[in-house]
Amino acid sequence: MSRSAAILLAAGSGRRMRGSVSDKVLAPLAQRPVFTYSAAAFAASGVADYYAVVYRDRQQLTALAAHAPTPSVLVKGGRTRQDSVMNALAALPSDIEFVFIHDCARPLIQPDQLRALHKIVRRESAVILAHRVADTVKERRDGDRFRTLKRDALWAAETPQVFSRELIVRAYQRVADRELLVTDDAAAVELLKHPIAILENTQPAPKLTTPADLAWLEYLLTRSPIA
Ligand SMILES: C[C@](O)(CO)[C@H](O)COP(=O)(O)O
Repeated sequence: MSRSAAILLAAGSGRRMRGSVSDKVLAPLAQRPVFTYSAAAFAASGVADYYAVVYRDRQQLTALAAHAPTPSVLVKGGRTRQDSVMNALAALPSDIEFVFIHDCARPLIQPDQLRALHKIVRRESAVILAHRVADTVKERRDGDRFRTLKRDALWAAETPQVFSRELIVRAYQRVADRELLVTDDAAAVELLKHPIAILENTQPAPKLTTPADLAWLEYLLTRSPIA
């Protein structure tokens, strides 16, 4: 039976929270630290046999260790998100075949979505959770010249992003060799021209990025389900 791991990223700088909380993944959300929602969803789903929790500093390490699912290793984050992911990939046991990579600033992830992603990655080797873009998106070309992107083809990437271990390690090796900066893991896999499956998320699932997101997330977590 193949074994899977989850990399739980908690080392982000939280710069865009503009000092409103000392640590966004440990900030209280409906009375629990933000991090615990992702940890609980993964534990309930049963998709991961092993966890790598990526922390930023010693203070955070102690708090995260208390909430980390088991068995887990705590891994020091790097300067950028991709450095953190690479550190965590290097810390996984050798028998892990599939890897979930999840931003813990996305606390609305659900166990049934994790199970669905797990099923798809076994077939496709690369799958991400994403939602359709509702706005019309403009790309600034130069100065005040814009190009309007074809909305039907646009998806907003979320996490988890799930890959065969061999594929994601090779993809990040390519990123390192070319000294590129990527903002998600799928972008690394795209460099290898490997197809990426999408599991559409039809529910709003914002990433905690700015102070206003906390209230929005709290509302989404505590509201009664809509049909
Ligand atoms: C990976 C990601 O969540 C996909 O939307 C996003 O790119 C992470 O961005 P961040 O700036 O590292 O929070």
